[in-house]
Order: sequence, then structure tokens, then C-alpha cells
Amino acid sequence: MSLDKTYKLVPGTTIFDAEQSAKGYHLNQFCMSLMTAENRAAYLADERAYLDAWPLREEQKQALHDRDLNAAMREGGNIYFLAKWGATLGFSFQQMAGSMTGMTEEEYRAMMVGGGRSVEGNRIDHAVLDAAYTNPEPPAEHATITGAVFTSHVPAIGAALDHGKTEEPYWQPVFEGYEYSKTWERENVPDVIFLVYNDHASAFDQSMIPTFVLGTGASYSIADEGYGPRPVPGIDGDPDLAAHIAHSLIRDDFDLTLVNEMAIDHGLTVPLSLMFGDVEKWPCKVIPFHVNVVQYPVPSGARCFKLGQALRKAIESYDRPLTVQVWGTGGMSHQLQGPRAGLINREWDNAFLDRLIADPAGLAEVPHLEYVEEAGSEGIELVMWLIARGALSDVDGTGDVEVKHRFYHVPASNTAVGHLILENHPRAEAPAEGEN
Ligand SMILES: O=C(O)c1ccc(O)c(O)c1
Repeated sequence: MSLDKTYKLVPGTTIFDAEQSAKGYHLNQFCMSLMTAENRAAYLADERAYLDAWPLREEQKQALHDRDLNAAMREGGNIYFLAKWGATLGFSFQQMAGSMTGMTEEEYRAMMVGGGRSVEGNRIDHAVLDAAYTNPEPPAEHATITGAVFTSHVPAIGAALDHGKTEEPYWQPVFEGYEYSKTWERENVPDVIFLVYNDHASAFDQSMIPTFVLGTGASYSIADEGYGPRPVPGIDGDPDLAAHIAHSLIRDDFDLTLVNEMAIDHGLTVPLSLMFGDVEKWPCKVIPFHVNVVQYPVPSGARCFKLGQALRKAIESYDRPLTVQVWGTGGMSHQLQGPRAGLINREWDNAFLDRLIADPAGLAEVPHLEYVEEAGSEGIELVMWLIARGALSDVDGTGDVEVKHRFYHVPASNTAVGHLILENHPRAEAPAEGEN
């Protein structure tokens, strides 16, 4: 067992982590469906028929049929979700909790009235815990970050691709800037892309403004941003690597929102199209990572840069020999609103690219106000590039980066297009320090 899942040693206890969440996803979502009187009535009228409409495993259906909450928990159920099911059947929380202990309802109630279960005799076996701490097994093999791609993600670029306009004089210079990139990407297809982007009021509306969202799902649909969904393939995620990253980043104090289902907008699909062209299926898995840069307060460049550093530790402690690219998208200078719309600042953008290559730690100290003043209100998207940059191994001196390609062009719609490819060359066997 990996050192950081020592919670599994607590006796008689199931911790609801990303692993359990993935296992119990449909079971828990079924429970959520019981939050309307109409659905509860339908379930009670014919439990089996109702359950059969959900993609549940037979073990999960059996657990519900048997009213066996321990089995339901083993199958990934979480008590707060299962409580909706229990309430539908008329159980109180006390009845539900007691039913898992092997006691009768009366015995359990009496135990609670008597002061509750004692922690004595219910602690971890410390011999096992100590052994786990003294013999942490470093992974024999681990994932490696092979490079970072930085690019603008203008929706009009997607529209130009989708409508066959790439050879038009307006667009040709933009796409020419990605010719080398497509070849490089074809020759360096990773197993997984960790793609940092911002949702543009497509998956998240004003009902929820999460700062950092990690996509932990198996697949993602393409958002309809008002013109119909882009005609590009859906995205396959990597729930296992994403769960590992979630675990590592949250342990490192980055409070993420984990999202299993969301529609993906141009922020993610346009970079994929630019790098892979028109394909039937994306050639690798993609873990989407959304950063709120729409409603202030938005995270600082410094926070994003630190997140990138923690991300490298997370990826390199994953015990499979995967190759991973980290992409930072958005920007460069643009302002889409108000009398200052159309603002472009070539000097600032190019200085940003220079510093991103040679002085990322210094660049990370640039305050928001400078992004907005110099690069326009939507230029703030550039803070996301610092996540990808922080994940490269020169940052802590354990490797080097190599500039493979740099491109800058004005305009694409209202925006300056910037693009950079950095290859990551970690020195042999020097993964970021991590104990995950
Ligand atoms: O320039 C534009 O048209 C444009 C529109 C929407 C965006 O999110 C963007 O980055 C650019």
C-alpha cells in the first residue's frame, strides 16, 4: 500500500477517496436521483426495474436489494449519497449506521445512549502502520513529463479549421506557425496530456465558480457554445492518473474541485486541433484542468507556478511508465470588452515569452494588475501558462528544458496568438521528490 493511503488501515472504516468515488459513481448518482418525490415513488413501485435503468454492477444492485450498506460501501457507495436511498426506504441515519455494525437496532441504540463506541480496541494496528512508514516502496517505474506546449486558444481558430478556411490569407500565417508543431507532436505523442485551460462559461455558470478543477472522469463531451458543438472527437480522460494527481495535489494543499462530468469548450479543443489537426480520434488521453480566470479573484501567477511544481511531483510519483505532456493555454494579449477592446501589446507579450523561457520564477511574481493593464482584461489567461512551466524540471534544477519552437502572430480575431514548445529533459532518475 502506498504510504499516503494509510487511512485504509483504520479498522471498520471505508474512506471515500477518488478510487472509491470512481467505483461507486453510478451507484451514488442513482442515490441522488431519489431527491424527488416522483423518482422515489417510481423506485418503490418497482426497485429492480428502476435499478436496471442505471449502469450499475450486479454486486451494487444486490447490495441494495439485501439492504446491505457495508456491501454498498465496498462497492463505492458513500453514506451521504446512500442516505437518500435509506430515507426513501424510511431508515433514519441511526438505523443505517447501526445496520453496518452487526448489532441489532436496540443494541446499537443502547450503545449510543451509553456513550457510543469506544475508540479503545478500534485503533489502527500500529505495527502495520510503522512497517508502512519504515518500508515505503518507491515506485520501480514512474510517469515522466516529456514536454510543455503553450498556446492561445481563440475560438475563431477552431471555426477557421472547421470551415476549411486555413488557407485564406487572413488565417494562413496563423496555421503556418503550427506546421512544425504538428510534426513535433506526431513524433512525440504522449500517453496523456495534462491540459490547463479555462472554461468560458460553458461547463460552469454563475451557479458555481471553482478556482481549480481537475477532470477525474473517463470521458468528456464537447460543449455547444452557441454555434453547435465543434465537429471534433470527444475526449478520453485518464481517471486513474487523475485520481493520483488529485491525491497528491490536495495533500500539497491545493484545494481542487474534482469533476467527473463536464462539457469541454474551445479552451481545450482548439489547442488539440492546432497540435493534432483534423483527426477521427485524439491520439492520447487528456486530463482537463480548468482555472477560473473569468470572475475575480483569480489565482495569482505565483500560485499557478507553485501548482505546476506540485504537479510534477504528482505526475512523477505515479507508478506507471507513462509519458505526459503539460499544456498551458489561453492568452496572449487580448481584451474582449469595453472601449479598450482590441488591445494588443506585442512588446509585453514577447517579453512574457522571453521570461517564460529564461526566468519563469521571476515572471510568476508579476501581479494581476500588470496582466490586465498591459495585456488586456482577457490577457489574464496567461497565468495558466505558469502551471505548465512550473512542471518542468529545470525549475528545481533537476533537468533542462529545450526550446523547440516559438511563434507569435497578430491577429486572430481580437487576439495575439502566442505559441511555445519546450521539451523537458530531466536528468536520469531524478524525479521530483515525492512520497506518493
Ligand atoms: O478573439 C476572440 O474572438 C476570442 C473570443 C473568445 C475567447 O475566449 C478568446 O480567447 C478570444
